[in-house]
Amino acid sequence: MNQRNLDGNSIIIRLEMTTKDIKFGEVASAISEAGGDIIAIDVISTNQDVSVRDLTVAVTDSQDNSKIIEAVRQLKGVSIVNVSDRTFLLHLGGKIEVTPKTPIHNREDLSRVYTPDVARVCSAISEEPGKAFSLTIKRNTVAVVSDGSAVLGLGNIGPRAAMPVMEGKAMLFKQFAGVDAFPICLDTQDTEEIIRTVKAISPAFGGINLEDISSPRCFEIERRLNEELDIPVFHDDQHGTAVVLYAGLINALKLVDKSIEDVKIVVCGIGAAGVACSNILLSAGAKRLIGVDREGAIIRTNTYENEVWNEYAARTNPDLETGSLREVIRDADVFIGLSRGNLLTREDVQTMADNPIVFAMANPVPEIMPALVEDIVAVMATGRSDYPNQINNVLCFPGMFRAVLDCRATEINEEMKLAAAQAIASSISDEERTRYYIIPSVFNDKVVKSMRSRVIEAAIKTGVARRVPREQPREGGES
Ligand SMILES: NC(=O)C1=CN([C@@H]2O[C@H](COP(=O)(O)OP(=O)(O)OC[C@H]3O[C@@H](n4cnc5c(N)ncnc54)[C@H](O)[C@@H]3O)[C@@H](O)[C@H]2O)C=CC1
Ligand SMILES: CC(=O)C(=O)O
Ligand SMILES: [Mg+2]
Repeated sequence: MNQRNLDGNSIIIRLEMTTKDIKFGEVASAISEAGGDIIAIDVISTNQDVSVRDLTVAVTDSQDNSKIIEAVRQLKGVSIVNVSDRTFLLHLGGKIEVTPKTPIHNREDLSRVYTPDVARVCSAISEEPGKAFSLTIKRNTVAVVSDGSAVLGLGNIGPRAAMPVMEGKAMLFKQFAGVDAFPICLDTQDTEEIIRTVKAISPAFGGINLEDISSPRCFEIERRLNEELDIPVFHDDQHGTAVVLYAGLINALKLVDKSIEDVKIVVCGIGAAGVACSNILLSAGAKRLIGVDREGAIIRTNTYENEVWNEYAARTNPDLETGSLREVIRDADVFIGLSRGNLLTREDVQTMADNPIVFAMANPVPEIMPALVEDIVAVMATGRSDYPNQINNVLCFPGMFRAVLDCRATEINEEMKLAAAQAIASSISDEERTRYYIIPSVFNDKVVKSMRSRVIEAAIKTGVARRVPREQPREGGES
C-alpha cells in the first residue's frame, strides 16, 4: 500500500520562482525531504526572469503540510503565492444544491408552480394526506439527521462540524440510488427535543436516516421515532453497518471454510454500530460472540449503568470471558472493530485462531492499519475507500432507501435487513471471491438493483409495503 495515500491528503502550492536564483530540481528535493511527493506540475506563467507554477503535492499526514510549506519558504528565489488543500477546495460552499425540476419562464409558469394554482394542489393534499407522496418531494426524499455527537470516530464535534459528513451522505444517496437526501444537523443533543424535531419536520420526507448520534441515546431516539412515525426511520450507523458487515462476513467465512455458528467473534466498541452488528450476527446464528468496550469484556455477571449493555450481556459471552481486548481476542476467529483507531496490535492478532478475519471498521483510522497484519490474516477489511474490502454502510443505505421509498414501506424490519445483506454478499460469485474481494465496490451498480428487489420482496412478504412498485425504479421515485 502506498504510504502517501494513508490520509488521502494533497495540497496545491502556487509558487513564484526567480529563475536566476533557483532551479526547479532544488524545489523538488526540498519538498521530497520534507515528506511530500510531487504528483503534478502546472506551469501558470513563465518569462525570462520568473516562473509561476502550481505543484500538487501528496502528503503522508496533514502535519506534514506545514513542514513542506516551511521547507519551500526557506529556499532563496522562491515565494509562495498560495496554498490550497484539494479536499477543502472541494468543500467550498458545500457539496450539494437544490435544483428546480421545471424552469419558470413566464407568469403562467409562475402561477402554476406557485400561487394561485399551487393552492389547488395544497387543497388536494389537505383532503387526502396520502397524496403528499405523489404531489411533493416526499416520495423521493430522505432527511439525513444528526446531532453531531458521534461523527465518524471523531466523537462529539457538534452539528456544524457534522455537516460535511451529512452533505457527503446526501451526495451518495443521489449518485448511487437517485434518492434526494437533505442534511439536517440539529443544535440539540437532548433525546426528547431530537424526537420532537424530527417528528415536526417529517411531513416533507419519505424516510429518516439518523446518522452519527451517539449511543445509548440513539437506541431510544430510533425506537420512539419508529413507533411514532409512519415512514421508515433507520439509524445507519447501526443497521446500515450491520447489513454490510454481515454481507462481508458471509463471504469471508466461505473463504476460510468456517461457519458462523462455530466461530468465536470479538466485537470491539459496543456503541451504536457494535450493538447492531452483534444483533445481526446473533440473528444469523452466531453463538460465541463477545463484546468488549473500554472497561473490557461485557459480561452478564456485571451490572452496567447503560441498560443496553445489560441486555447485550444477557445474549452474548456464553463462556463468561473476562478481561481486556488483549485477553479475549486470544483464539478468536473474527475481530470486528467499531471503536476507534489504532487500538489493536500485531501481537494481539498473532494470538487469534488460524486464518483470522480482521474487520477494523473505525473511521477514519481503523483499529489496526492493514499493512501491519496483512501477512498474518486470512481476510482484512476496513471502512475506508482506499483499501480493498471496504465494509462501509455506503453499500447499504442508498439501495435500502431506494427500496423503501419505492414500495412506500412503513418501516425497515429484520427480514429486510437480512435480505439486503444477502443481496450484497451474493453479488460476488464463488469464482470471483478472494481475500481481497469479499465485498462489492460501491461503484458496482448491480448492488443497488439487486438490493432494491430483494428488500421490496421482504417488505411485501412482511406486510410493511404500502404499494407494489414496478420492476425498475423510475427516475425521481415512484408516483
Ligand atoms: N465502516 C462503517 O461503515 C462504520 C464505521 N463506524 C465507525 O465505528 C466507530 C464507532 O461508531 P459508533 O458506533 O457510531 O459510535 P459510538 O460512540 O456509538 O460507539 C463507540 C464505542 O466504542 C467504544 N470505545 C471507544 N474507545 C474504545 C476502546 N479503547 N476500547 C474499546 N471500546 C472503545 C466507546 O465506549 C463506544 O461504546 C467509529 O469509528 C465509526 O467511524 C460506524 C458506523 C459505520
Ligand atoms: C461510515 C459511517 O457512517 C461512520 O463511520 O460513522
Ligand atoms: Mg456514521
